[in-house]
Amino acid sequence: MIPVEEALMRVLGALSPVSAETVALPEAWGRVLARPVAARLSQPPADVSAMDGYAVRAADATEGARLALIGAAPAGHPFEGEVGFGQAVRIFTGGFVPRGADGILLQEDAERSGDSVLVRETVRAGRWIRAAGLDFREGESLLQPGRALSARDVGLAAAANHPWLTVHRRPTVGILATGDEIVLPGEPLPRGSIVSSNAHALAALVRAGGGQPVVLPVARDSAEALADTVGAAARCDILVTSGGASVGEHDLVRSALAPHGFAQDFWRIAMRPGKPLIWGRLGEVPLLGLPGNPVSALVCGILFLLPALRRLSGLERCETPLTRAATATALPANDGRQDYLRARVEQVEGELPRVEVFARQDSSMLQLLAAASALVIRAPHAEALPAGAEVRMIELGNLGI
Ligand SMILES: Nc1nc2c(c(=O)[nH]1)N[C@H]1C(S)=C(S)[C@@H](COP(=O)(O)OP(=O)(O)OC[C@H]3O[C@@H](n4cnc5c(N)ncnc54)[C@H](O)[C@@H]3O)O[C@H]1N2
Ligand code: MOO
Repeated sequence: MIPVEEALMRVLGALSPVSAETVALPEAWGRVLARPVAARLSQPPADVSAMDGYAVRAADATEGARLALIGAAPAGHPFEGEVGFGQAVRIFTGGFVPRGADGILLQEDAERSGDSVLVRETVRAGRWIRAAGLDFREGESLLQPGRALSARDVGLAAAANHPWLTVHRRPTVGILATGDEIVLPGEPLPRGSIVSSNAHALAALVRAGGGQPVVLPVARDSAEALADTVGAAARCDILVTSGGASVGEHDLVRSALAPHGFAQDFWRIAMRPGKPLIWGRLGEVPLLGLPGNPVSALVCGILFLLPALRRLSGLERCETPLTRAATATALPANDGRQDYLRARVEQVEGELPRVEVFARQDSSMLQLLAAASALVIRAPHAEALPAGAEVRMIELGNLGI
């Protein structure tokens, strides 16, 4: 059994980002940028007014002065003349500052009568003017590859005049549930069968991780059935199986796929739940074999499939963020497997969040997993902890799952 950290390194080390495609800006949110975005123009393109008022020469616009109004510069309609001595041009927020002007007299600080304006408050040079290129300059590098595009990034790319962006494809993830007892939700349920929750839960997890799930038909517990179904996965970026990972003679994934080009990298890791995890390659396709127990499948999905998706998507950072909390109950000493304990987090003002580990941790209990908001991590051979001690955890809400 290898440690979790080594297993994750081997998974990530075997993967590289999928190819790129070009998408229209409205489709770009959440996608991972594959090429840098540089400004195609300067923003603002010229000196503009930050306020509604009058563009003036600061030297003339002292309190009590009266200026002659010679025109207007609303946003989108620049005034093409020049502001001379004793003159002013009506201007609105976003309007280009006309030549000759070097300050803005606020509307609130001016009194207009006909074609003249009385200055009520002395104007400082440069006041209320946004200089050309204040936000960014043409050619300036704005966004680097490897980041998932936020709404703010999309706004920045739009302002920089990019109607299209080059992003990585969403990785395609084949999901294959195996087992004679497995039927899909809604199908007839012969005695001895159980409904496959894993395929759907994993498909949702793949979506949350930015991938495109392809749920394959359930493979029966026979070498032929498994090999047949798996052929359909040849064009996926990664194939994920659930079930058939353990030691029983019906646990077929490794043995049935070996004659079809499966090369195993590792099998079994020192964690709970999820010991019988499989990692390898089926021909060209990376294969992650998850254990059948529903909680084990999902916990391994969180620990290995989400980081794998991040790597395939081209994200720069692949690791799952850990946070700290204080355990609400005493925790026993651990054995040699790293534990991921289902738990509920409660925020406490001014202190570490409080986390309550559920008393029952059976790896078949989906209801408890759904009720959990964190997985508390217990390292191999960790010592017993009293209530109140600090622990590390994965907060499930942070992962969008
Ligand atoms: N003698 C041993 N037995 C087991 C060991 C072991 O080391 N020695 N490991 C146990 C552990 S830990 C786990 S986890 C399970 C994993 O076994 P498999 O990956 O081979 O899974 P199955 O045997 O196919 O199924 C286990 C369990 O999960 C249910 N299941 C399977 N697929 C689905 C699905 N798509 N949706 C919902 N539930 C599913 C299945 O009905 C079984 O109840 O092995 C232990 N045994
Ligand atoms: O991996 Mo098993 O997960 O301990 O039920």
